[in-house]
Order: sequence, then C-alpha cells, then structure tokens
Amino acid sequence: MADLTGSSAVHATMPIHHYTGLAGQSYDQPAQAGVLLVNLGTPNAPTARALRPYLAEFLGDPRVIEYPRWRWWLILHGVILRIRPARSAHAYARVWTTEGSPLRVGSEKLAAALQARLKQVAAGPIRVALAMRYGEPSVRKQIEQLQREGVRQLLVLPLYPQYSGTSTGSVIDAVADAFKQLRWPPELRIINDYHDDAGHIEALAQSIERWWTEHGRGDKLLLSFHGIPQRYVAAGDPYLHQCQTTTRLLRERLGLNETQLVMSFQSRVGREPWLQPYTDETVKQLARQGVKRLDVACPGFAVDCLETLEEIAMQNAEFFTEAGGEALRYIPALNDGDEQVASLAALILRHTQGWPECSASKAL
Ligand SMILES: C=CC1=C(C)c2cc3[nH]c(cc4nc(cc5[nH]c(cc1n2)c(C)c5CCC(=O)O)C(CCC(=O)O)=C4C)c(C)c3C=C
Ligand SMILES: [Fe+2]
Ligand SMILES: [Fe+2]
Repeated sequence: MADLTGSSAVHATMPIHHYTGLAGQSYDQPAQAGVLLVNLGTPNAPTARALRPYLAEFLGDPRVIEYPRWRWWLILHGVILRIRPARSAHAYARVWTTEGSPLRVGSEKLAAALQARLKQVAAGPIRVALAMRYGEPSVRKQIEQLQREGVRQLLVLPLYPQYSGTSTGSVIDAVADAFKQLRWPPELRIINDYHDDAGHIEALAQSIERWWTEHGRGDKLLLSFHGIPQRYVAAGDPYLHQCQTTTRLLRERLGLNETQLVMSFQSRVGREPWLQPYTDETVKQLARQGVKRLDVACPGFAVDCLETLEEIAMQNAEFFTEAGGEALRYIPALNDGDEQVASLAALILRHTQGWPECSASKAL
C-alpha cells in the first residue's frame, strides 16, 4: 500500500531536486515585495496600423463595453475598427513625442521615480514594475518577471484614483487571469482606489496652487474626469460618487465654492448617454457665459496622455476660444512630480504594512 504519510524510510533517501517551477523562480531566493503599477496602455505608434490591435483589445474587453457579446463583436470588427483607427491615429500624432506616447513615457518616468523614492524611504528593497492593461508590457508578463526576481508579496496599484469597473475592475481581471497561470502565486494586495486619500488630495491641491503661482489664477477651475456610460453607474459602479468626492475634497482644500470650481466628464464614445455634464458642452457654455480664462485640471489621470494633452489642451481649448473665451489653460497631471511621488510612496507603504521590508525606515 502506498505510504502517504511521508514517514517511510524511502522518502528520507530520495534525492532533493532543485525545482525552479514554471515561472523560473527559486525557493532559495530571499522573499521580496513588489509593486506593480498598471496603466491603461497605448498604441506603439500614432498610425492606424498600430491603433487597430490596441483598440481591438481595449474595446473587446467586456468590462469596457457591456453589450451582448456577438452583436458587439460584429459592430466592433464590422464598423468601428474600420473607421476609428485612422481617426484616433490622427489625434495621437498631435501629442506623440520623440520618446513615444506620452502615456507610456509618463508612466515609465513615474515608475522610475517611485522606485528611487522607495529605495530611500522603505526599510528593505521593494521592486517597482509597470504594466499596461492593453498592449505591452502585459500584466501577466510583468507578474511573471517579478516572480522570477523573487517577489512573494505583490501590491498592485492601478493608476486610476477613482474606481470604475471599466478601468480598475479590468486591471483586477487581468491580475486574476495572470494568477490562474501561476503554480505558486505570491501573496496579493490590490489598491482599489485612492480618490479620497488625504495625501493624494494634498498632492493635487499643491500642484494646482504651484501652477497658479507660476501662471496666475483664471476665472474658474474646471475638473474634467473621463466619462463612462450612465448605465454602468445605475448598475452600481461607484465611479461617479468617487469623482464627486474627489471634487468636494479638492474644493474644500482649495477654499473654493461651487461656482469657482465645477466638474464635467470627457471622452464620450458611442451614442448612449454618458456621465454629464459633458466637458465639451461645459467649456462652450462657460465661454458664452463670459468666462475669459478657464483653468482645467484632470484629476482622474495620474499621467498626461491623449485624453488630457489632445482632447483638453488642444480640442477643448479650441472649443473654448471659438465660443468667445480668451484661453483655456490646462494644468498638467501630477506625472512624476514630487507631489505625486511622495503621495503614492506613502500610499504604497501603507498598503504593504506587515510585509517586513516595506515599513517606512524614516518619517515621510
Ligand atoms: C468606449 C468605452 C470607454 C470607456 C468606458 C472608457 C473608460 C475609461 N478610460 C480611462 C482612461 C483612458 N482612456 C483613454 C483612451 C481611450 N478611451 C476609450 C474608450 C473608453 N474609455 C478609447 C477608445 C480610447 C483610445 C483613444 C481613442 O480612440 O479615443 C486613455 C488614453 C490612452 C493613451 O494612449 O493616451 C486613458 C488614460 C478611464 C480612467 C476610464 C474609466 C473611468
Ligand atoms: Fe478611456
Ligand atoms: Fe478622447
């Protein structure tokens, strides 16, 4: 009869193999903590050819488009992927830099800055990696790489301050899918959102005040968040509520009233109603009402990207002046500035408590 107790003398004499497992990690490496930053992803070039696979993956995600699968597949492949790639490529071309897509460049700089900051403030080594939800480097590839480097404790930080099923929820899907492929997944924590984190609100407020010191203050401050379909909010997505909370906290911190600071939603795609008021209609209306200098910040975007640099700073700036305004002035995202690096490092240390190498080595 087979001995399953492990007490048989046979087992004691069996050679000990050094398995490395599927991901190539070793049992003997010192356990390490890792942080995986995840942003949306971006095409590899500002061309229709590069846009097509990017948009196919993004708009094929059932978290992003909640629509009967086969019907949506027909619309996506039959109509949208024939038209949108060229149109989007044109928009991307307006903001593309010699280093590449702003979203990629900005996210990489933020990851590098956070890695450097954590080296200074954390008690032990914490590895920082960056993944993209759509395109490369994928969440799966980066989790496997971290695991090869000995990471046994993983914190995932989606770079979306406000939770939405369409953004953060989809990152969680990608992490779950990656974990299904691992024989020995690491311990996992995921930051759902940081929309009301005191350090984050302070970072936003300080960067806006710093910008005002340099450029003077406009007549009004508009906070423009990425929109989502109203249907998703009605079904329970907390996104609208979290955007409103961020807005209220920022309003209180900046000492502004509901006329001085207003909010709106941008980037609507398709025909169904999205969260309102829409940013483009709002900037036109404000110009018609006599607002001359409109300051716009986009607190839902951790780093600048197509949606801020092209849609707000170019497109909506044109709408504003065409409707009689003097200047729409875009206040940059937090990017890899000190305010964001400090607030996210503190957020990371708070969410890795109990992992030995992650406690703060000095006061932050
Ligand atoms: C059609 C459905 C879309 C939903 C829902 C949506 C939600 C959503 N998106 C972001 C952040 C970003 N979106 C970006 C670009 C972008 N978004 C959509 C569509 C939806 N987004 C499309 C089709 C595109 C691609 C560009 C285009 O063709 O218009 C970006 C910028 C990417 C870049 O490369 O710079 C970001 C960032 C959030 C946070 C969100 C839900 C809250
Ligand atoms: Fe989007
Ligand atoms: Fe857009």
